[in-house]
This record gives sequence, structure tokens and C-alpha cells, in this order.
Amino acid sequence: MAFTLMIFTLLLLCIFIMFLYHYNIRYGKYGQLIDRIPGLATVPIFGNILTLSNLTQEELWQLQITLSKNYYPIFKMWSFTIAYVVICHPDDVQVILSSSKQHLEKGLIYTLLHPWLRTGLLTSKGAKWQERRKILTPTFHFNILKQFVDILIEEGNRMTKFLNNIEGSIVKDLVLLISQHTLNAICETSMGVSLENMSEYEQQYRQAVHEMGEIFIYKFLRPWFYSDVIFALTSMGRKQAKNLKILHRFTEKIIAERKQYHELTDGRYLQNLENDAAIETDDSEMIKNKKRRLAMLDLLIAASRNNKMNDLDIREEIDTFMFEGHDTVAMTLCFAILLLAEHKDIQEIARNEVSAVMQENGGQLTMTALQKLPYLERCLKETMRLYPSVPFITRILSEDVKLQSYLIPSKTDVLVSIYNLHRNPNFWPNPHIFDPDRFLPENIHNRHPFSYVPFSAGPRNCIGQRFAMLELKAITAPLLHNFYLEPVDYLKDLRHTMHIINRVTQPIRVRFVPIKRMQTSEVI
Ligand code: HEM
Repeated sequence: MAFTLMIFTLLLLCIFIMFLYHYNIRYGKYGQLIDRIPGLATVPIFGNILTLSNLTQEELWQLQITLSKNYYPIFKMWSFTIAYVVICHPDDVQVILSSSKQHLEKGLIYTLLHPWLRTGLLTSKGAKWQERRKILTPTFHFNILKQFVDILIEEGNRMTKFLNNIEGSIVKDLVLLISQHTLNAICETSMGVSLENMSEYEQQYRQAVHEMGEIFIYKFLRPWFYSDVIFALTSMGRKQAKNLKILHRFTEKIIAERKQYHELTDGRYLQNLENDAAIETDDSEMIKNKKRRLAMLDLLIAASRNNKMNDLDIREEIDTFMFEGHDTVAMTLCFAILLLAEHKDIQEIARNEVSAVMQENGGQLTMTALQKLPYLERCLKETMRLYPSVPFITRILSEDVKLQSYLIPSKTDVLVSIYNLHRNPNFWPNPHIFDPDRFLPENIHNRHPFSYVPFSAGPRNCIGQRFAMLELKAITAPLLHNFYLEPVDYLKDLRHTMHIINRVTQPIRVRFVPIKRMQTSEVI
């Protein structure tokens, strides 16, 4: 009896302490500052989270667009004692992203990725992030990218070959097709491993990536599942565990394959890396020999041989780059293809530019040729304005911040809504119109520098952005050269869904009509 009473008293005490904490945050100085910001009405204790967790991911996507419009340029949401402030004005975005020292830590939501990505570059903070960023930055040096370009072009050609042989010229699931090629591209370039004999694993991997995105949002909207122990007991938790096995098994296989290659070659190519010679020289032999191209994974293996990293450290970076490096590019490519298919005039100009450059190059694409495609580049930039692959990013404020009209207290989670920023009519007239000329030098000149941030900005910007631009061009150029793109599904009919990456709910169909040319030598 006395024991039961003690438990009961302890329970009451816990509830009382939690209530005091809650009251202090929600109605103390912190809560008062947050509550000056507009937003949906809240209910006691839960804030907005019950309303949000009852919505489908599609409804949630629509809601964030509506709230951004209704409360422009800022709104807030409460999830118990956690406040989220969402911004889409370039002045505010600049304050959050541009500082070299402040607000570098990612928001709370990223911790939900830890079971998968642990604390790789995307999710890490502080000294660890700084050190890793320093180690990994050279892998995107111009001379390294130059070595990758052949692989990216080859991947574009492989896709062209496949498309030439499909029945009725219609691709039934564009995302599925494209992500297969972008995954292979990141594996062959950054990992130095081909997926040729791993088709079963890679399909499972891409499916698992997709499901993890859904689980991520599901969990985010249900803070009572933030504890991994509790989440593991649910059906979604079991689904996550199954997917994690698939994801990690795949990356471990890739790491093992590359390690084996270095063991067989006595680690001699890793010595090159340690001297930084590979980065600074233009070793043509290395460029010719696929296996000997130096990949990001090699840098990590070299670091592990020097005891600077262990196996889990390597895996978390490979998990991070495999995910960030293939899914983002795949979605941009899908939207670019859809936009070009719906805008025949723009498609024709881009095709003429590609064909002229290829003619100059004897029918081949090369690094130099890819750099001579300013119109195609403008089309891709405009695609990323309308459909940024990463629609939101978040940061935790490291100190109080004065935005345009509100003081936001330290420790608040700020969400930069890249999607709504890019469609802000005050900075993008007729924001929903696809117009690549927005990116002509004379039009960029007077634009707010933080009105366009598809790769984020400041010190935590996308490390792979130059790689991504090259890949986007290397894949779209041969498609435009060899096919007329025609819409089957239209962008206006696609239903977007809340996800880590900007996705749609249904498979997308596009028609690729082969262009018959007289001179076969011209077809790459
Ligand atoms: C169209 C393609 C891409 C887009 C739109 C994109 C966008 C972004 C954005 C918005 C961020 C900031 C995320 C945040 O603050 O939470 C980011 C970070 C990152 N991206 Fe990309 N990305 C693309 C391609 C790539 C590629 C190809 C790679 C690797 C090869 C890559 C690797 C990364 C990594 C590792 C980070 C974390 C950087 C850090 O925190 O230091 N991304 N990307």
C-alpha cells in the first residue's frame, strides 16, 4: 500500500514538474515572444500538433502553402513546448543562413534521421561538422569533378539507349527510371563502385529511401514517438527497422567492395590521396582508368587507415551522400523533363543549343561542352526555383535574432520554406510561370541574393551543388538531343506530398519520341 502510494505521489510530482515546465515555456518570456508571431489557433498542452498529425502528407503540403500565404512572411506552430517558426522572406532567410558562426546547427527534425544517417555531414554539428566538411570538401574540387564527368555522360547515354527501346515511347514511372540512373551515377563517381551486379539490392535501397521519407514525416508529427524505444514498439517503428537493415546493408556492401579493391592494390592509390596529388594534378592515366579514379569513399578509407575514422563513421557519410546525392538530383531531373515537355518552345531552344555544342565537339559531350550550355543551365535553375528538391531546411537559433518584424528567441527551430520563398511574388513576378530568362545575367543582377537558395546558402550550403549541376546537364543534354519530350501527365495534375524531398503521390508518365537523324554518328 505504502509502495503504491509512493509511486502515485512520484507520478503526480512528475506530472506537476512537466506542467510547470510547460507553463514556463508556453506562457513565460519565451512563449510570449513566440506568440506575437501569427499562426493557427492552438489547443492547451498540444499546441497545433493534434491538428497536424490528423492530416495526410498531401494535405500537409497544401496547408504549408496556405499558411505561408495567409500569414506572409512568417508564421509559427507549437508542438507541445517546441516552437517552429516558418519564414519565406529573403531578408529573414539572409539573417538565418548567412552568418559564418551563428545558427549552424540543424533543427530538431534532423535528429529523426539519426537512426539512418547518424551524424554524417548533413546532420552533424559543431566541431565534428567542421572537421568533416574540411575532409570532404576537396572531393568536389574542379579536377575531381572533371574525372567524374565521363561517368555522368555515360550514365546519360545509358538512359538514352534504354529509352530508345521502350514500347510506345512512354515511360510509366519517370521517378523510378531516373533515380536508378542518379543512384548509379553517385555510386560510380563518389563511391568508385558500379551497381551493375547489384540491381536487386539497389531497387530495395531506393524503395527503402522512399519509405524512410514517409516515416520521417509521420514521426515528426507525433512527438510521442520521438523516443526510439517507444517507436520501436509500433508498426511504423518495425517498418523503420526493416528499412534501416536494407539501407545499411547496401552501403556496407559498397564500402566493403571498395575496401577490397584497395587491399588488392596494396593501398597504393590511397597514398596519392594522402599527398593531395590527385586533387592538384591532371593525371590523365587516372582519368582513363575507371577503377583508379579517386572517389570520396577513398578519402574516408584513407582516413580510417590513419585511425581518424572508424567503420561507422565511414558508413554515416556514405549513407548521407548516397541519399543526398541521388534523390535530390533525380527529382530535379523529373521536374525539368516535365517542364520542358510542357514548354515546347523552350525545349526547342535548349535542344538547338545542345545540338550546336555537340556539333562543335564532333558529336560528343565533354566537360568543356557542358560548360557551354547557358540556356540549358537557365532551364535547370528555373526548374529548381519552381520545384526545389529540398523544400524546407531548418536551423536552431544559437542566439536571439531580430527578423523583419519579430524578435525570435534563442533555441527556436526556424524553418526556411525554400518552396514558398521561390514563389514569393514580391521577388518573382508571375511566380508560377516557367521562364528560364529570369536567370539571364541582367535579370539576376538586381535580385535579392537570398530569394533563390535551392542549395541553401552560407557555410552549411550544399557541398555537392557543382556536382549536381554537372550531372543535371550531363543527363538532360543527351535526352534533348535524342528525343522530343512530350507530356502525358501534366504538372498541374500532380499531387505533391510532404516529404524530406519534394515528391508527388502518383507515378509520372512522359513520352520520349526518338529523333531520327540522317547521320548516325551524330547520335551519342
Ligand atoms: C539538385 C540537387 C541538389 C539539391 C537541390 C540539394 C540541396 C541541398 C540543400 C538545400 C542542402 C542544405 C540542407 C540543410 O541545410 O538541411 C544540402 C546539403 C547537402 N547536400 Fe545537397 N543538394 C543537391 C545535390 C547534392 C549532391 C549531388 C550531393 C552529393 C554528391 C549533395 C550532398 C549534400 C550534403 C552532404 C549536404 C550537407 C552539407 C552540410 O551540412 O555541410 N547534395 N543540399
